[in-house]
Amino acid sequence: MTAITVRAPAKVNVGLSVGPLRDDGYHDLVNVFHAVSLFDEVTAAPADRLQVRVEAAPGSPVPVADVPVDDRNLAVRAARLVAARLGVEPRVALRVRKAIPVAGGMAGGSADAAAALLACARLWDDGGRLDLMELAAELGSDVPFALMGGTAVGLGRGERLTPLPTGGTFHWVFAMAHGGLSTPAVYAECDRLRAGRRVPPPEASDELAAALAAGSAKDLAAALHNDLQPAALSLRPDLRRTLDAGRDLGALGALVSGSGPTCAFLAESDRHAADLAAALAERGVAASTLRATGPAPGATVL
Ligand SMILES: C[C@](O)(CO)[C@H](O)COP(=O)(O)OP(=O)(O)OC[C@H]1O[C@@H](n2ccc(N)nc2=O)[C@H](O)[C@@H]1O
Ligand SMILES: Nc1ncnc2c1ncn2[C@@H]1O[C@H](COP(=O)(O)OP(=O)(O)OP(=O)(O)O)[C@@H](O)[C@H]1O
Repeated sequence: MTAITVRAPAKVNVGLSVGPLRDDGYHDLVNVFHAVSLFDEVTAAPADRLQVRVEAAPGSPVPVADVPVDDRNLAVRAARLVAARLGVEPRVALRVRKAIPVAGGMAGGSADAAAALLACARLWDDGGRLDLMELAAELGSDVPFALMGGTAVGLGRGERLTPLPTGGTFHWVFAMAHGGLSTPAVYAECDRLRAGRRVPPPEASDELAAALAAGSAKDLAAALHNDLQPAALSLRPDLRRTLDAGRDLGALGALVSGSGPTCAFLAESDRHAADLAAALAERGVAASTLRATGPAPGATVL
């Protein structure tokens, strides 16, 4: 048995419609996920016992000191789940190399979970017995999409996925913030801001689907929507300055990525994205900037 390395992508939610709070503490969503070319890598190697090491990918500005290296780590939880389902001991050393911002709203932990699921299933030769999508949904609402990649709409908690056609490549700039935001805290703030109002069921956007299918960055920019953005801005008012700076500097569209605090900007071309990233860095409105294209593939064995 040799080591297996799997990479899995970050996501930006190009449309996130949040319905009322459910009895189980989750919200029904119409969640349009778009995978982008920022990848975490998980290597699984045979070992005496379960171990995990987390490091920044070479050259990546992502701080990793806050990532837990115990059973709270989503890659560890994924490895334990695969072992339990196969009835084997989780004798594996995991190395997680992060290029996706931590607690940034880009599903970095979910990417690691998806990568670890696939790596461990291969390492322990599950022979295709396991339904990795089902295991993914147990680990978190964003994990199935990290396995699938591309562009997809997620219903329910966001785990019931249908791929969406995209007609081209989109160019993105991401402004990383100092510190992170807790996803449950952002959903709770969303509920607080909407208290006393009737919250309609989450809605799909035909404009968004058409823009993606056409590969039109301009139309996609006009259709970008995130119901969690007011909550993220309420918890982190400084993000408004970041979004305004991006628009001011010529981004086609700007929004908070998922639960934030990373802000996402849509550019016209690779060149435009490079200029925008440099200009955002110069304005000092981001801890650092990252560039990526989408759609990107889901979890892949290297
Ligand atoms: C904000 C998004 O990243 C958008 O894709 C996701 O909805 C969050 O997905 P995730 O981080 O995988 O979230 P989970 O680990 O499943 O849930 C964490 C917490 O987020 C809240 N949560 C999550 C998903 C959902 N549809 N409704 C929720 O209210 C719940 O408080 C839940 O306890
Ligand atoms: N492998 C992991 N990488 C990063 N964080 C992890 C990991 N495992 C567990 N965590 C914990 O999960 C929290 C959220 O991390 P993550 O980077 O997935 O956030 P996120 O990108 O905002 O998530 P999402 O967009 O799915 O809501 C972190 O603060 C950390 O404590």
